[in-house]
Amino acid sequence: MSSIITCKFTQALSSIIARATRLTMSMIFSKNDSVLLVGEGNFSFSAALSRQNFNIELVATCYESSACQEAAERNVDYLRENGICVLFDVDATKLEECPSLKSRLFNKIIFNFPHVGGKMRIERNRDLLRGFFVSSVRMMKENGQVLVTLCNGQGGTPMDKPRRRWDDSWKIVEMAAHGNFILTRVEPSLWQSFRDYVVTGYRGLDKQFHTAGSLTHFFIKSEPPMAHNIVPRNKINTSKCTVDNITWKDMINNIQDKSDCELKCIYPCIFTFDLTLSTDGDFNTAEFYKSLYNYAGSIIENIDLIDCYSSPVDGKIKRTYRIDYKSNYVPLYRRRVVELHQNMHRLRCLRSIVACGLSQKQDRKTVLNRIRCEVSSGLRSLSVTAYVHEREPTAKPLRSTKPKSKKDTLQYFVDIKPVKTIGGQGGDGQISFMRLWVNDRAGPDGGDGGHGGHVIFQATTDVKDLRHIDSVIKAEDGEKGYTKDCFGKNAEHKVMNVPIGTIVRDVDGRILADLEKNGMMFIAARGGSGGHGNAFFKSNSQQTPEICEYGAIGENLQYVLEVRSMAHIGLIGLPNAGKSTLLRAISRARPKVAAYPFTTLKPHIGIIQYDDYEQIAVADMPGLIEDSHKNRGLGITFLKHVERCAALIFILDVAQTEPWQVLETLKHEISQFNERLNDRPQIIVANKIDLPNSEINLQLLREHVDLPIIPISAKVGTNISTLLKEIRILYDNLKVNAEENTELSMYVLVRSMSSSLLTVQRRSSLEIFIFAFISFDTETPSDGTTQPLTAVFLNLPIIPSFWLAKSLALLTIFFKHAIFVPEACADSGFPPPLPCIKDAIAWIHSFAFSPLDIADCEQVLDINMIASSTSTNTWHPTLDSIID
Ligand SMILES: Nc1nc2c(ncn2[C@@H]2O[C@H](COP(=O)(O)OP(=O)(O)OP(=O)(O)O)[C@@H](O)[C@H]2O)c(=O)[nH]1
Ligand SMILES: [Mg+2]
Repeated sequence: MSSIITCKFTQALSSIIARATRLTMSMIFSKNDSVLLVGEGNFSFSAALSRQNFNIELVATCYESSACQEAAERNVDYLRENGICVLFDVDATKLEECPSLKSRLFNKIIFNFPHVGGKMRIERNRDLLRGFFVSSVRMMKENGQVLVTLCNGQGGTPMDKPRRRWDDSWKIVEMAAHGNFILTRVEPSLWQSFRDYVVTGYRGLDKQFHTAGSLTHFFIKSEPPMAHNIVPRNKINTSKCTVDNITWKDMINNIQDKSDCELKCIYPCIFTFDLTLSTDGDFNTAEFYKSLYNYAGSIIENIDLIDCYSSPVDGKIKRTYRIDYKSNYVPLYRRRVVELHQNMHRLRCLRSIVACGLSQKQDRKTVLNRIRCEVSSGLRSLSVTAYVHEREPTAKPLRSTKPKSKKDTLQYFVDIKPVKTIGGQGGDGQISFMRLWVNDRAGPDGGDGGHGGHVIFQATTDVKDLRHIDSVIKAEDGEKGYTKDCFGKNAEHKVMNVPIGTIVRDVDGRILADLEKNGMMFIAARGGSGGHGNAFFKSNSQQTPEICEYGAIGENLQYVLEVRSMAHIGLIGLPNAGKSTLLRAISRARPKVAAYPFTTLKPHIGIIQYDDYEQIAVADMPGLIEDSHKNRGLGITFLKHVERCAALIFILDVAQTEPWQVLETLKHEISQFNERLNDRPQIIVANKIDLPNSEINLQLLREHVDLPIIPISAKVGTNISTLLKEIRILYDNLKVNAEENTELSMYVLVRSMSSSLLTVQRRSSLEIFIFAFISFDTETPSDGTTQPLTAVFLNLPIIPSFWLAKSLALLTIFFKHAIFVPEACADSGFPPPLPCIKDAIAWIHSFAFSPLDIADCEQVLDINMIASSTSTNTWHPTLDSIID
C-alpha cells in the first residue's frame, strides 16, 4: 500500500516539475526562436532541449572535431535524425569564422559550463569568456540574449553563495562588457530539471563538475560608452555651489538623470582610480566636479578628496581625488575605464592633472602614484621607444597579488660551478660453485657484477641556475654478482638537471658541450662496467675457474658548468643607485636593500611576468665604481655575469650631481671588461626622481645624453609601468633579432679529444654532415691505405665498422656537405691527420655509388685542417665561414 502511495507521489511530483520547467522555458524561449548552443561537449544538453519540443530552431556546436564517446555519438545521431544541425570544430571565441554560422543571426546563444580544461586556470577561463562574448555579439539578433551557466562561485556576482573574492572569480560581468553585454538576470541553473543532461567535466564524463548551486546568467546587448550615453543630459548649475567642501553626492543629489534604457545591469562592476591635480591656490571644487560631471557624469559613482599636500619639488598644492566609476546601463571593463580616466587630460579645465594613479583596492588609504612630472608634455617625450610604440599593443606587466615571502633566506643566482663527477664503480664478479645433492660439483655459478651508473647533465626548463648542483657528484655503484648465476643490478644513472644553455667546459676551459635544447644530455662520467663472475671464465680447458673480475672504477672527471644566458636584462649602476630597490619593485625577488655601498655582492635574478605569459628575467648586479677594472671596489670580474645578459639597463641616481659623468664611468668600466658589452641594447633609467634636485639633474642629463631616458622612482613606484613597457619592447626586439641570427649559427663541441667519443651538435637547418674516424685498421692492406674501422657520426650514434660502408653511402645522400673532425684521429694515436683523411677520402671515393661531392668535401677539409691546428673554440668562426 505504502509503495503505491510513494509511486503516485513521485509521479505527481515529476509532473509538477515538468510543468514548472515548461512554464520557465516558455518564458525564456519564444516560438521560432533560433538558438545557438556553444561548447556542447557530449550534446546531451542539445538532445534534452530538443526533447522539450519548444518549437525552436536549434544549432548545436562543439569544440571537438568528433564525438568521442558512445553517449555523445548517440546524442548526435538523435539530433541529426530530428533535423537539428550539429557542427564540430566550432571555437566559442571565433564563432563568426565557422562557415556554416557566418551568415546567421540568433535570438539566443547558450553556453553551459564554459571551461578551458584543467584546474584553476582562472585567467584562461576569463579569456575564454571574453572571447566568447566578443564573438557572439556579431551573431546576435537585435534584442537577443546570451545565457551562460557557471558553477557556483565562478561568476563573481553576489548571487554566488558563498561568494568568492572578486579577483578569484571569472568576473563574468566585466568579461561580458568586452562584447558590450550587460547582465540583466541571474537564476539558479535552468537546466537542472533536464534529466538527460550530463554535464561534461574537464576530465571527461566520469568526472563531472559540481553543478550544485550553479547559476544561469542572462545578458543583453548594450551600447559602448559614448558622449551621448555617459554625459548626463541635465546640466549642473554650479552658481549656488561656491563652498569648497562640497561633496560629489551633494552636487548630483538633486539631478534626476534617468536613462531611456529600461533594462538595467544588475551587479555592475566598480572601478576606482586616483587623480592628482596641481593647483595654484584658488581651486574651485565645484567647478572641478562640474567638469567631471560634464565629461562622464553618468558613469561616475563617487569622488572623494583623499589627499592634499604641498609638493616638495615645486611648492604647489597637490590634490588627490579618488573616483569610483560604475554604470547600470553602459558596459564597463577595466581597460575601457582606464582610457576614459586617462583621457581627462584632454579636458581644458583639467590641464593641471599630474597623475592618473590606478588604485588596486577601494579601501586603500595611501596615494599610489604621485608622478612629479607633467604628463602631457614630459612623460610622452621621456623615451623615444615609448613614444613610437605608444599606440601599438604591448603586453601588460602583471602585478603579483601574492605577498612576498618574509623568510630571510638569501638566494643567489649561481651561474658558474666547478664540479667533480665520479661514475659509479662496477660491481665485482662472484666466485661460487654450485652443489646439488646428486651432483656436488655442478660447476661454477658466480654471476657478473652490475654496471656502475653514469653522471649525466640534462638540460631542462625546470631549473634556472646551478644552485642545486653539488661540487662532487657521484653516481651509484653497481651491485656485486651473486651465486646461482645471478647478476648484480646495474646502478641507476645520476641525472643532474641543468638549465637550458649550460656550457660544459673542461678544466682547461675548452668547451665540451652546449646543452642548448630541452632534454639534451651530456655524459660527464661513465660508470665502470661490472666484473665477470667465475661462470664467465668456464671453458673446455678450465672447468672450475677460481677467478673473477673486480668491477671497473668509474670515470673521475672535472668540469666547469656555465649557464650561457643568465638573464635577459642586467642592471648596471654605481653602488646605492637603487638597482636592488628596482628589482624588488618590478619582480618578486628580494635582494637586500640598504643605504650603504656594496649591499649586493652576488647577482640576484627577478622575473617580470606579462599578461601574455611571457617572462623576462632581470639580474641585479653588484655596484660598479670608477677604476673597478683596476680592482677597486669589487673589481670587474662579476661583469662576466653581465656578459650573459642580452640587454643592459644603466641606473643613474639623479639626486646626485652630474649623472652623465656616472654614465660615462659605467660605460668605460664595462668596456674594460669586454668592449662589445657597450654594443648591447640598453635603456637608461634615471632613478630617485622623488628626491629634491632630481628634476634639475634630470634636465641636465637630458641635455648631455642624446638617448631616451626613463625617469623613475624605484622606492615610491613612480613611472615603473612605463619602464616595464620599455623593457618588454626591448625584449621583443631582442627576440626578433635572435630568431634572425640562429639560422646561420653553428657550433662544434668536442667532449674530449683524447677520448674515443665526440659530441657535436648541429644547430642550423643547413645540411651539413659531420663525422670523424676514430680508429683505423692497423693492418695496412696491400694497396697501402688504412681503412677506418669505427666512425663517429657526430649527430648520430656510433656506427660499427661493418655498417660503415653502407651507412656512409646512405648518409651522403641526405647531406650536401661533409666535415671531418681530424683531431680525433690525431689524438687517439692513430695515423697523423693528413694522410688519414686522404685515405678516408680515397676510401669514400672507392664506393661506386657514393654521391658525395669530393670537391666540396676537400674544400671543407682545407679549412678544417687550418682550424684543427688551433684550439677547439676557434672552430666556430671557421664553421660559420663555411656556412656563409
Ligand atoms: N628616495 C629614494 N631612495 C631610493 C630610491 N631607490 C633606492 N633608494 C634608496 O637608495 C639606497 C640604496 O638602494 P639599493 O637598492 O640598495 O642600491 P643598489 O644600487 O642595489 O646598491 P648596491 O647593492 O650597494 O650596489 C636605499 O636606501 C634605498 O632605499 C628611490 O627611487 N628614491
Ligand atoms: Mg644592491
